Amino acid sequence: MECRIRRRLRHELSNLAFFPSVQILPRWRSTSTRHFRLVCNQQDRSGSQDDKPRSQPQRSSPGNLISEEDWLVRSRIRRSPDIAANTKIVVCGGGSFGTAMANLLARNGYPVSLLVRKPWVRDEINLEHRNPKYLSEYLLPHNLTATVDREEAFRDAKLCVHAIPVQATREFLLSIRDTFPDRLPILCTSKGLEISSLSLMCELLPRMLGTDRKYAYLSGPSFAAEIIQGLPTAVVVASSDRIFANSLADMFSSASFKVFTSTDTVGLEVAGAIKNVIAIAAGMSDGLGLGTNSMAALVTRGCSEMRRIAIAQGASPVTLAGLSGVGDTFLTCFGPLSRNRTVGVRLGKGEKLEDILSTSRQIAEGVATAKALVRWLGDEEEDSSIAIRASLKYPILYGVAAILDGKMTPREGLNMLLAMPPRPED
Ligand SMILES: NC(=O)C1=CN([C@@H]2O[C@H](COP(=O)(O)OP(=O)(O)OC[C@H]3O[C@@H](n4cnc5c(N)ncnc54)[C@H](O)[C@@H]3O)[C@@H](O)[C@H]2O)C=CC1
Ligand SMILES: O=C(CO)COP(=O)(O)O
Repeated sequence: MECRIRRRLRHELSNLAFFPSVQILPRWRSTSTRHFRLVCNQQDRSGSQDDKPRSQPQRSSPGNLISEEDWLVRSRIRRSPDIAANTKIVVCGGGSFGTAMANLLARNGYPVSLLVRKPWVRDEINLEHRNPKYLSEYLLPHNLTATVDREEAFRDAKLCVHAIPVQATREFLLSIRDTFPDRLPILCTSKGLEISSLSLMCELLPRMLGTDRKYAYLSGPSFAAEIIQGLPTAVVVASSDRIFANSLADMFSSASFKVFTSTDTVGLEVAGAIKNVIAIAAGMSDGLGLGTNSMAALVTRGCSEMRRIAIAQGASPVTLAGLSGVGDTFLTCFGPLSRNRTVGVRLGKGEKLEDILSTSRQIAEGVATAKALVRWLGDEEEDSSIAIRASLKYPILYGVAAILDGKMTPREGLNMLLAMPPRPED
């Protein structure tokens, strides 16, 4: 046995010449001959020290647990470097998530055009290879370029990644509708309900851009700031077209980014919208200093409200129990990087919503989605009896909306939950 391990170690050491900063760590227990795992820094993949954050203290980045080469052999991803290099992708939205997705795809070998609004942002990305407004401490690869010119962005593109906040999507699509190429497939990463039409993105996009193209939706626990560091992340891509979802999984997958597929677009989208509202509630609980019992109860009951709404819309329970359901809810409720959770914490500490929003540079989709959700489920102005029944069925979601509307304080919202009569757990 020991001989086999030594032989294996010698073999792995001989590989080191090809992977300059690869270390070999003993593996805890494993099957067959895999007694060691390769630990490869993010820098190894691009072969450059340039990826290190320049302007800030370097963040710790464990990088990939498996080398790109080893991963490609094991993962059965078929991605030809030549084909990738000729497959242009346009990413709409140069915020945190658009930047993280553009970086991921460019590192996977695809030429990426990032469509941004400000010429100075474009120039900084093209000259300095960093986005000055979002995730600015990370250098971006050279095959990622930015443009403000829509025609240039879409020219020869084979896929459009949509990373514009939900409430800005309609305005954006109206402005580009004439230049948007026929049949260009779209992968949407935005999560929420549009207030004006009470639509999910899987309803809004086909309505605005037509049904004669492929659509897919990406969701799951995935903070942009962790993706760009190469920290292991798993998401779901849902599309009614399985082959499209599979090809997107091949395109986006990397040694640190794992993509599962699904056909349940509604489940993925409803959960992605509602988890942001639950995260605001979870943040409020922390802001009020209510402790972990309260937090666990709130998140669990929030998931129950999410499950009941999603299943009524035709979602699969598998989706709700998966990465884009409870997975993303846990991340957003417990993860300190969440913008929605942060809004909740600040509300719980007594700040006013207007002050919170005016001092945040990034979008917290749950704020608008909470308002849209109560109108979607039953609006008091339209039918008060439906609204009362819905608010009893979904007290957390209605409570968050009422707090955001200034109709009650976080403390009063908590008292309202505690005063609800006993009922069977559902
Ligand atoms: N940041 C994250 O970790 C994640 C974000 N998402 C989702 O991705 C979507 C985008 O979020 P972020 O990139 O984080 O937001 P962000 O606040 O970081 O950036 C928003 C971007 O959208 C652009 N934008 C806003 N209005 C626009 C308009 N009318 N036309 C063109 N561009 C416009 C802004 O210039 C900015 O570049 C959201 O729906 C969010 O829920 C999903 C997963 C993770
Ligand atoms: O959706 C997200 C991660 O999956 C990001 O959540 P926040 O918008 O709350 O930061």
